[in-house]
Amino acid sequence: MNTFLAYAYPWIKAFHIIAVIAWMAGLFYLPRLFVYHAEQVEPGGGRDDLFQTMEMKLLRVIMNPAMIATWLFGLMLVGIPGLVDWSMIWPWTKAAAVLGMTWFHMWCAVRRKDFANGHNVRDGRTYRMMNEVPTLLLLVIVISVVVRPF
Ligand code: HEM
Repeated sequence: MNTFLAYAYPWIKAFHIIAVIAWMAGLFYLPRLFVYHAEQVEPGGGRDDLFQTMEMKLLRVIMNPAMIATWLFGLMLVGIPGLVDWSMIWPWTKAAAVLGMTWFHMWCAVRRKDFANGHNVRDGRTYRMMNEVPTLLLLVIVISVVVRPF
């Protein structure tokens, strides 16, 4: 099994990165939709329905499958012998930031449900600020895994 993973390494890494790009696109866009949904849309009207549909489709069709694929291909990479040196610090900073990214995904999923139930209580400013979270985590992850400064 491990030999197969090592042979398939470039393919697994390619699909890992493709899945990461799709996941990140959603993680950047969904909170932007929340900003405009919170600031520009009255609950119950036609625009509310439109935003709810866009948010639901983005989460279910793009973000959930992309997150699962990122985890699957990432864990396959972890299974390749000798690839990750756990005595270094970078795998741990990456792992912590990836857990943070997964938490942010779940936070967005719960906020989407708030909008769907007409119970959103957060304003546009909150969503604007939360929109910076994936950017900060992305910096930590990519520098950890590519530069490996520690
Ligand atoms: C979800 C859990 C994840 C796991 C278990 C995981 C694990 C890994 C592993 C083991 C590698 C291989 C490193 C190597 O080739 O030596 C890798 C590569 C990479 N990962 Fe992840 N990863 C995950 C999520 C992410 C996320 C969320 C991002 C970006 C936001 C990301 C970005 C990258 C990049 C850019 C590479 C290629 C680095 C390179 O070889 O130059 N990963 N990942």
